[in-house]
Amino acid sequence: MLNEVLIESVLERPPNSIYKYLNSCISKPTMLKRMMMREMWLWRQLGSLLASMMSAYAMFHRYFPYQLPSHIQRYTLKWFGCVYPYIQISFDEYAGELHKRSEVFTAIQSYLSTKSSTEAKQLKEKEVKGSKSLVLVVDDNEEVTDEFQGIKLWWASRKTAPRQSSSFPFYPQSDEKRRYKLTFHRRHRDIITGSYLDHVRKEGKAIAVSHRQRKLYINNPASGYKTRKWSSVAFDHPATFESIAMEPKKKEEIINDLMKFSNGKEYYAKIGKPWKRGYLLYGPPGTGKSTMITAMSNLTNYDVYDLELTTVKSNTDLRKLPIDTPSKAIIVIEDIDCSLDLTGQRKKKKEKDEEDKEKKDPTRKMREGEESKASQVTLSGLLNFIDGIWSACGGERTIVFTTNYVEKLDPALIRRGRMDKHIKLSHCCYEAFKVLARNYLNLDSHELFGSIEPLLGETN
Ligand SMILES: Nc1ncnc2c1ncn2[C@@H]1O[C@H](COP(=O)(O)OP(=O)(O)OP(=O)(O)O)[C@@H](O)[C@H]1O
Ligand SMILES: [Mg+2]
Repeated sequence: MLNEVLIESVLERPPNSIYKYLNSCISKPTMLKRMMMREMWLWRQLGSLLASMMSAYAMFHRYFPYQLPSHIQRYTLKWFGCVYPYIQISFDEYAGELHKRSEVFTAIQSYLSTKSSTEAKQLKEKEVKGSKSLVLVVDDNEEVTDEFQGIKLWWASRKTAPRQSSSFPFYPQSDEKRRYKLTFHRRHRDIITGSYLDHVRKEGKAIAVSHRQRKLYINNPASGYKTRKWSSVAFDHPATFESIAMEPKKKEEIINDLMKFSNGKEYYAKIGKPWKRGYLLYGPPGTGKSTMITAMSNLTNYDVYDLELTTVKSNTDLRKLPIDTPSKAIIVIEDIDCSLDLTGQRKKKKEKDEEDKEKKDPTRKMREGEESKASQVTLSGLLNFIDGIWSACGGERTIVFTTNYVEKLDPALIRRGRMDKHIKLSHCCYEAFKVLARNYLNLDSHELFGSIEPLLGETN
């Protein structure tokens, strides 16, 4: 700025007077000179201030231990804790060494999504993988209150900005980190850290399950070590227990059994049994066995795993399947009587035939390399799959067999304990007929009902 003033004042004058003017600037103390001196004085002051700050910093490091700042911070917090009666718990989005998304964080997010939709002023839509509906969660830096057994609590959503990677700017920056902070009075510590957090986790998981898009899985033909065992599609079948035509008492019994199972975690833990249950659905073709599986899935919110036994190569592969099958699953084997040769006698006969063929033509097996890839699953392999040690991996799983010919099945396969509940689906009775009339025709009564009842009784 100083230079600009000088140049402007020089250029404003006629050329012959410039020399005279410059001379006067140097010889006399003008306003310009005063400005220059003041600026120099300011710089000198700044320099001495910086020097004294640096020497103070060096002295601090020399004469005080380096832990002092952290000590000061710790004791300040301690003192503050004595006066401040509230406790705060943080739940980070990513936890552990592998920085996996924390399950507790996800459960809290789902739990708060119901509270926030009525309370919080700022919400945001969250894209949840596999969710069938729009999920609204608390926006960053928003707060929500909750109440549990008369205790008031505060949840806050916090976001940490990504850290700047200063030394290596070409490295990708870390993502934003989110956390939930729970604040409550310290006299409720036991209830909150015990039953309340457990309640939040359970509720949150249940809400997430109810939002989840249900899926229908089919097992992939066994191949490489890393191949996924199941492939899936979205499953939206409208069949429910209301639309199934059967005796109301029987229907209620099945519904109660399923609900008791899905809420029976503690019960199974108490009696020391893996949390799984087998259902055998049998009856003539077209009586609603497959439809009932769908109704079961809609009632319990479990995914359906349709297991095609003929594509499972060996007992070993079958044994590994439970590891890759998560909980809340209905594993279905349809028409179990005709999916494989599952009886001991048939296997012996087959082996004998194989031996005879081998004797006649020793090179046959090599030539028929493709055929030898056919399923080698045996009855014992299937029995182990249902209730062997490996089947206990996971939990909250039901296994459903359907068959038209229950008498063809090996008694070991369907004994109680393996197939806990046997459900016979038979031809239409009068009660079932009434359900169909209501579903299809919106009729609760009709003059012909009186004559239909004895006719259905007669045909049984
Ligand atoms: N009890 C029932 N209530 C309502 N609908 C039924 C009932 N039984 C059969 N249906 C209807 O009949 C059709 C055939 O039913 P489904 O496929 O469930 O029979 P299924 O017992 O599995 O037959 P299959 O033994 O041949 O596999 C479906 O469209 C279903 O809606
Ligand atoms: Mg069927």
